[in-house]
Amino acid sequence: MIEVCGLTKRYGEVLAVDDLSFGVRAGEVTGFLGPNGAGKSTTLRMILGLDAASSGTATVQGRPYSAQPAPLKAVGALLDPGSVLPSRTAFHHLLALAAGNGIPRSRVDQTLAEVGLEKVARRRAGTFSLGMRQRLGIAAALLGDPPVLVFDEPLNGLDPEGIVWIRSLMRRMAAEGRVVLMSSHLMSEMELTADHLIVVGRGKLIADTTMKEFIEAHSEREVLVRTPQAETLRPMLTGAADIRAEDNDTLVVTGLEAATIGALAAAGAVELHELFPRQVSLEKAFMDLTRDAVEYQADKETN
Ligand SMILES: Nc1ncnc2c1ncn2[C@@H]1O[C@H](COP(=O)(O)OP(=O)(O)OP(=O)(O)O)[C@@H](O)[C@H]1O
Repeated sequence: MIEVCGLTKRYGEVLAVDDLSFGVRAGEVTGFLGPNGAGKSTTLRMILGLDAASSGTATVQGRPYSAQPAPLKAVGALLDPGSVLPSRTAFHHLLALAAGNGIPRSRVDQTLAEVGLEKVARRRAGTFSLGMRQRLGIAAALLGDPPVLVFDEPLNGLDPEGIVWIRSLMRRMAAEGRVVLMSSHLMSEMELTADHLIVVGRGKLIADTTMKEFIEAHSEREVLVRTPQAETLRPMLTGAADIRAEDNDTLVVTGLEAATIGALAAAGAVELHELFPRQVSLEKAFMDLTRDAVEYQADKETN
């Protein structure tokens, strides 16, 4: 498991990570979310021993990354897919990593096949597309068959087929009992992949919850009502939590079931053309939850 305790990182005036504490369990995909500048990458870099914490601790399987006897066998990480020597072939990039970490050569071919790069294994990484470099970075993370995987924005640069592939890879890695932590700032992508969520804003913990609880707590149902008599219907909808007009003939109603709206309209002889219940997207819920953090960043950057 990954344990972060009171983790803090200060860059001069900027408090990038502010007394952050959370745990990441094995056997599930944990999404690490937050708006731009929330401190996600800084936190991951501290977990991976690439940045020193100003205070607090981050441990992987009970010890700091720097104390891992064989780091690539303990933690597989994807941080910056650009960090491959462009003149090296994919095969030689992985071979060098394997040789330096006591990993058998056979794992190189296995991981190349696993990420779908076996056909381009002898091509220089400098000729790779962003999506191919991303796959090579993931191959490097899987090379040591580690029980813990940490991915920073793994979906960046991937085409729709690549995105589906990475989702199923993450799910499979978690099902095998590994710790899987992945960051993103896109709730819509996370919704399809993660079981658990850690949400940060301005370096602080905003939420640490299961995806199921997050959906239940933050997604609202609303009903879209299309009628040529919108203004007649509006005062009849007693009990609605909110009614807003989307255009002249459309109302969006929260707090009333579609059937209730239909019954109220029928009782008032109001003609309905459409009655459509819909779920407010988690993307919107996430944006509402982190709005203060985003505004703080925007204000700060314009100062
Ligand atoms: N090396 C650095 N020197 C100074 N400030 C830094 C440094 N690295 C990060 N920061 C600042 O720390 C804060 C957190 O940045 P970080 O990159 O961790 O956020 P993030 O959540 O990963 O954002 P994004 O989604 O944009 O990648 C930001 O205000 C950033 O400008």
